[in-house]
Parts: sequence; C-alpha cells; structure tokens
Amino acid sequence: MTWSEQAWAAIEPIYQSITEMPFILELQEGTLPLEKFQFYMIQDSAYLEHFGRALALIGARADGIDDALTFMRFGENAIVVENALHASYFSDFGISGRSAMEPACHHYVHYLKSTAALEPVEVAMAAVLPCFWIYKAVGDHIYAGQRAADNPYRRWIDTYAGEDFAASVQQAIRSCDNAAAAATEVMRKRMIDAFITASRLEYNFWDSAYRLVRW
Ligand SMILES: Cc1ncc(CN)c(N)n1
Repeated sequence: MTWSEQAWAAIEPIYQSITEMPFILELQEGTLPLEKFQFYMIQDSAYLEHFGRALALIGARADGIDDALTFMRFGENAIVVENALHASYFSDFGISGRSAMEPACHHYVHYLKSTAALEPVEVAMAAVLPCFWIYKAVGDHIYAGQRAADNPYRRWIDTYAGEDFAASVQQAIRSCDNAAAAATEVMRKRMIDAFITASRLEYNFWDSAYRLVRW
C-alpha cells in the first residue's frame, strides 16, 4: 500500500461525514442559503492567501528542486488564480471588501503556517494535501450527483471537479508519496497524523460556514 492509500483510508470516515454535511448537500442542490455561501467565500478568500504563503514556505524548505518548484507554483496558484475566482464570485454574490478571519479559518491557517515553518517538510507536505485531495473528491462527488440545471454554485463545483485542478492534486499526492518513500516509519506516521488533522479542519471549515460561527 502506498503512503497516500494509507492516508486516504485513515480519513475515509471524515470524508464520508463531509459528503453528508448540510453545507455540501445544499451546495449540490443549489439550495444553500446565500448568507452561508457568502460567509464561506469571505473566509475562503482569507484562507487562500495564507494557504499560498504556507505552500511557498514548503517550496522554500523542500529537499529537491522539483518539489521546490512544484510547491512554489502551488503557492502562486493559490493566491493568484483562486483569488481571481473569488474576486468574480464576490461581485456575483454581492460580497465586498475583506474581513477578519473567524475561528475555523484562523485555526486552520495557523495550523498550516506553523506546520510549514516548524515541522519536518514531509509532515508539512502531508498537512496541505487534504486542501487538494478532499476538494477534488468533494468536487467530483458533487458534480456526479448534481441535479439542478440552474445551480447558482455551478462555477464553484466546476472549478474543483475540473481537469486543471486534477493535475495539481495528482502532483501533490506524488510529492507526498515520494517523500514518504524516503522517510522513516515514525515520520510516515507523523505525516498521516498531519493529514488527519488537516482533514478535520476541512470539515470544521464547512461546518462553521454553515453555522455562521463567529468569535
Ligand atoms: C478551506 C479550503 N481548503 C481547500 C481549498 C482548495 N484549495 C479551499 N479553497 N479552501
């Protein structure tokens, strides 16, 4: 079993819970209240900036030049491309300006940045992997099950179910598998733990948006 197969098996129950969350079910149906999507988008815009910074830091700390380039590009992509998507969503969904991070976003961002700065780089790579892999799996899941022809959230769904994102996800999985193959058993276990923690924080992020959790 590869490290990534083991890691996914470890978060399978978390992933199942994510697919059953009201936020995801209502996004798929197109019935998610606008206020909850706006809350999510505003928080996600802040998240993406700091996610990008964490990725660039992992790139700077990566052992090989290929991983360095890969993660620096991921970092650039998170900030430039996804922020641009959010900018257009902001006008489509009547959101203006930026706002402070609420607890779930704050917790997730600071977990990723402290892991990227202070933990071994392979653990940091594993910590950012759910941000790729879970979004791809959820995007595909929603895409496959959607019925509403006029779903207002269609563009969000298409982004994460799309081919461009799929290529980045495969690359992120490969980097983790390569790092794990060269690591000790103890380090592989630490990588799995980081993957599980970040998956829980993905769950929290959607759950808090649905419940509009503020400080
Ligand atoms: C919270 C979160 N996690 C992951 C992704 C996908 N990059 C995102 N946009 N937002």
